[in-house]
Amino acid sequence: MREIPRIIDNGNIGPVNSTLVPRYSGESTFALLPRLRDLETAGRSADIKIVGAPFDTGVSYRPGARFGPAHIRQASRLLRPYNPATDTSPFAQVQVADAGDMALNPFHIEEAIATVEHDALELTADGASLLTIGGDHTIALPLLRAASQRAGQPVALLHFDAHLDTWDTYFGADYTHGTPFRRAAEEGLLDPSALCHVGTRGPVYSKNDLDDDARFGFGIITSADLYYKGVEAVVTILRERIGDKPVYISLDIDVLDPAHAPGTGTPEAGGLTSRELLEMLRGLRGLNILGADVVEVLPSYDHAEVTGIAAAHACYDLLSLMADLRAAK
Ligand SMILES: N=C(N)NCCCC(=O)O
Ligand SMILES: [Zn+2]
Ligand SMILES: [Zn+2]
Repeated sequence: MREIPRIIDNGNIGPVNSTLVPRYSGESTFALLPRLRDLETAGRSADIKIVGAPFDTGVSYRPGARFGPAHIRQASRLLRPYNPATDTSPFAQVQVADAGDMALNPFHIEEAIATVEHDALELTADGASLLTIGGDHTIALPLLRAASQRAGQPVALLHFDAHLDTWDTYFGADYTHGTPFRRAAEEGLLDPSALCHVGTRGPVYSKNDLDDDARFGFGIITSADLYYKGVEAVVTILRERIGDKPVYISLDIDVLDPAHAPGTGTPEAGGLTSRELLEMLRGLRGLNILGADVVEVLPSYDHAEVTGIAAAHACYDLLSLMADLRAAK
């Protein structure tokens, strides 16, 4: 068979050229980007790596996020190399590659968490930036451990989610998808002066949940705040809060309204549109982004790839921010 033609721009090996090869055929890597393994075999490395974390042992309601990485990759086949919203070509600015999936033990949460931390550190040992596609939100804890270790300091956090995820325990378990940011705060991974949830909504267990959350230092822009203030005003607030601190972005796809992301584990009514989310992400240009994740995508509850497409586009705009930052350095 003939060699698959890729787009090579600015010396970087990009996606399969989908004007020459049907984009629905062949291996499913994120945005049809090259595999990290193949780049490394050719003696090259990547500036930004995308890795899957297929894991959903930490969920409290619908299971299925273990199939999220494959679904996001499949939905990302239609992405194109130039991003008009930011006037950037992320896959030409820097080398981006798909590192495949971590091998996470579904029967042992602590072991899976340790593997995520280990693999994230290994993938970033050469200075690369990491975008992780989940997987349930449990994985944000080891990803934050790795990010703050790399940064050598507690990190700022922008957390897009319907939920706080600063709850304490479920069934006595410390490590679940509802508890990663409480554990991260307890472990000293977070800079309490630069933390914000965005898109929060829906009932919680008690008013105390909000008091605990504020005690860890989190600010909250609820979904209703965004509706009343608008994207631009919210972006200004977020930029002021984060400043130039190294920031990790954790994006639970349930931040979107179930109309925009039905395929998720703990859906809540009254959420963001995908347009609002993408516009907010674009407003974060220039922030010192250490790494990011997009989690909680469940193909079994998705329809017509609605959630997969939203997640793939959120990943694309996160990659655009990360690539632009690295290219400017
Ligand atoms: N991280 C996500 N998606 N959800 C957390 C919800 C935890 C709960 O069942 O209360
Ligand atoms: Zn959530
Ligand atoms: Zn979450």
